[in-house]
Amino acid sequence: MIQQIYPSVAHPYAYELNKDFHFAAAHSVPHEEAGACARVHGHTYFANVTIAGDELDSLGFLVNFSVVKKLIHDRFDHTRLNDDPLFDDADPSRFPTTEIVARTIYELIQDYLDTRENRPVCLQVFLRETPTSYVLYRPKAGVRHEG
Ligand SMILES: Nc1nc2c(c(=O)[nH]1)N=C([C@H](O)[C@H](O)COP(=O)(O)OP(=O)(O)OP(=O)(O)O)CN2
Ligand SMILES: [Zn+2]
Repeated sequence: MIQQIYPSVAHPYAYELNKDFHFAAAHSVPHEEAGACARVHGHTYFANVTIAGDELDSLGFLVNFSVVKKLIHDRFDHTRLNDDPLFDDADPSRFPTTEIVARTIYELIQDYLDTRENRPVCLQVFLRETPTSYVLYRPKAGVRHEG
């Protein structure tokens, strides 16, 4: 994670911020075709979040790095993701797969950014689940997430 170069996203903003963090969590993918992943198991997830904007706040921040980390780390670290009400074992669009966890991280962060006067935007979430598997989530251009 530390000092890793992530895929970059093109954008028109003056400032771009990236925050790396990790969290340990258990999960299962509750589907008979998920094989071993249907059993509860754990990962140390590594995330990189890309946030951009044109305006800084009164501290000269786009957004505080530590707030971005806490939003996700404090919610998911040392939890079983399936127990979080953001996920739902009865709804495949809300299973805690790498794709859906990445999208959920985006939604939590963008909901917070929407409360800030300088209105930064989350452009990309990189989420590594295993040493060989990761997902990039980028919101569709022009489609505003409804928090
Ligand atoms: N598209 C997805 N495929 C898989 C997911 C997922 O979230 N999205 N999840 C899993 C399992 O949960 C598993 O934790 C990760 O699988 P995998 O990368 O196969 O793990 P390995 O460490 O065994 O990978 P190797 O490269 O073969 O060592 C499965 N698929
Ligand atoms: Zn897994």
